[in-house]
Amino acid sequence: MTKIAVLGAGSWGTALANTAAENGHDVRLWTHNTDQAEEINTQHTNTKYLPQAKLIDKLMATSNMALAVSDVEIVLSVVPTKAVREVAKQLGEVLKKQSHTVILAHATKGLEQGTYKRISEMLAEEVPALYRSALVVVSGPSHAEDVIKHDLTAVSIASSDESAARLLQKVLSNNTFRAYTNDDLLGSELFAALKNIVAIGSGALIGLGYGANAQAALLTRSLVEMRALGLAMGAKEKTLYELAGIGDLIVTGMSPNSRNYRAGLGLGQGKTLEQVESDMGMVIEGVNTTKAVYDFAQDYKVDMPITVAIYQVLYENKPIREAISDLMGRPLKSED
Ligand SMILES: NC(=O)C1=CN([C@@H]2O[C@H](COP(=O)(O)OP(=O)(O)OC[C@H]3O[C@@H](n4cnc5c(N)ncnc54)[C@H](OP(=O)(O)O)[C@@H]3O)[C@@H](O)[C@H]2O)C=CC1
Ligand SMILES: O=C(CO)COP(=O)(O)O
Repeated sequence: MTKIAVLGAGSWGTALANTAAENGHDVRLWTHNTDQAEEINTQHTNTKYLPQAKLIDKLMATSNMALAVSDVEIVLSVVPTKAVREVAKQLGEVLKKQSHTVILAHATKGLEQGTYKRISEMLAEEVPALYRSALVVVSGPSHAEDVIKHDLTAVSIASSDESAARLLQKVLSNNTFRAYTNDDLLGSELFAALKNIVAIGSGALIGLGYGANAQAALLTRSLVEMRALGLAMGAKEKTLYELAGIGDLIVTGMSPNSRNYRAGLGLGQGKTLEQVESDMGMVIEGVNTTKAVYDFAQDYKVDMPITVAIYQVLYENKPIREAISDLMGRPLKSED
């Protein structure tokens, strides 16, 4: 039995914590909301984020971070990108007082606003090296809504520390949830962030009334952009064709369970970004990531016309049909 703290009781933190608890591990789910901790402990539900789900009775929630992480081997952070640094700071303070070392994992898919740092870079800055033995990322095609229903799911667990990745793999895997390890932390984090941008575009196509041809074209041509930026930034090419790459691109770009896809759908149906964001009530990571990647593409001199088009729709009020028409009207070229 492994002791693990999961930080963040949104849909994904709750689903991952529940999976580890179902697998027989000692799981403490930390939330900054005391009422939510009380609901999880007494009703075994998280109605705000997973309204239909019944959680396993022994899943313990707490709003006390020191209690959550005391004696744990693994801390798995699953808060949205905008909260990562703040939560990691709190974690760093707590670990300093407890003076013990943890495997520090995360399952967040984004880039920090302003600095454009990857999540593991923020974690490494806020949690002193003395208190973490390894950095690990959990990624891959995995909607919380499907995982909580025990729909079949495969994820990737990346780290340069193979034994740490293996421990996470063992803690999370079961008959319906299968984790694979890989050693490309940078690629796994970067592709996880990039696919959210594409999912917004994919939802928008459906919202506008386009079909599967259009979606397949978008996903495939986006893969070319992801490859170009990924290679420029140091990702391994093979990761693009694995669960953290194409796997996640497919599920997020095709599933109505995706928040990014649903945001795009709303935009395609004529809603404003503000309406879409306020209706969602959950994090839509791709909106901020689009801005980061738009800037990255210029810094790294990578041609990313689809990302630019989505940026123009989100940040420059360009009508979506005009953005599509401009994309389709570019000079003809070869695929690569
Ligand atoms: N949902 C999914 O299926 C998947 C999500 N992910 C990724 O996981 C990350 C989290 O997503 P998800 O669970 O969907 O997010 P949700 O929007 O469902 O939940 C976010 C959670 O984080 C909490 N939170 C927000 N700000 C803070 C803060 N400053 N301090 C502490 N807690 C905070 C929220 O609390 P409050 O209710 O108080 O706002 C809420 O519990 C994202 O990066 C997402 O891309 C990855 C794979 C699958
Ligand atoms: O990353 C995800 C599935 O793998 C979740 O994507 P959304 O945040 O778009 O729901």
